[in-house]
Amino acid sequence: MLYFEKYHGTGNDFIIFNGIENKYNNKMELAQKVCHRNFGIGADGMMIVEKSEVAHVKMDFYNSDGSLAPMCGNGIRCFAKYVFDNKIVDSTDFKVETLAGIMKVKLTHLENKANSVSINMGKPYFNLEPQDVILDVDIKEYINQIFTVENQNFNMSILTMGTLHAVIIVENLEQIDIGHYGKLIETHSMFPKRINVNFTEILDKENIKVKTYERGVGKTLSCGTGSAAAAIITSLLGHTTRNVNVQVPGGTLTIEQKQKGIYMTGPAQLICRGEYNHPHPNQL
Ligand SMILES: N[C@@H](CCC[C@H](N)C(=O)O)C(=O)O
Repeated sequence: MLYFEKYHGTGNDFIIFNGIENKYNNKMELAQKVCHRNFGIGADGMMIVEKSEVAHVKMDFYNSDGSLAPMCGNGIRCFAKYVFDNKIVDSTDFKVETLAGIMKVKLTHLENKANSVSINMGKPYFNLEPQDVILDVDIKEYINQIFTVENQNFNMSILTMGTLHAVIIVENLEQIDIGHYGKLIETHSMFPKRINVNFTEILDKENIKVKTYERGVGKTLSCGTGSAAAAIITSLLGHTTRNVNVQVPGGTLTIEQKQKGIYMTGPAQLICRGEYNHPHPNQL
């Protein structure tokens, strides 16, 4: 039996294990199993709290298909809440080591149960890396370019905001088949390691709407790093101000672009605690 807690942040849901107290082997397979919506607990991702030499704790993050991801915006808020609630750290302000670097988290509104968490997610990175993006033209950045798939033209920008994102600005999100085009773009040969795809509609200068097709998961109710990526691109292109509210299917996130980095604020809620009865414990 494996003790777990399940959290969500604007509908992006995660299973969290304490790797400081217990040892987990075959984590990719464990993620696939526990995240399965029918045969497992069901979640978009799995996180394991590990000891860190450089921060208060380390976040190990896996998508539901078992792939390792460098960073998860909604995940790290849930992770921070778990770490605080389980008294792994005794401060509301602490540092988390991730594969994308050290993130500073701050828990607020604990008294009125809004459970809001803010994170400084660092700076976006626009340079195209050959291992991430294969192009037949020699350009350093890919901002607001026409990307064509199945005769459909999209205005696409690519950036790393903790993890790799495509931001596609559309007139009307309701007219886009997110599942169909999301999958085609996620797995397109231009992206050897696949990509997260964020379809973005501009509502006004301070508000955007985003629907994400996540790498290693599929359509989700929210993507934190994707919301930040969308906010950065819409402001870079002059459509929005530096601080925006991002409406996602599972709620609203606030993104602020400050001197010290990109700040994301949003909820982190405990759903349940329990024991996962792994059918083949020896295979873990
Ligand atoms: N849900 C996340 C992003 C999780 C990782 C992503 N699917 C990837 O593979 O890069 C978020 O809230 O940022």
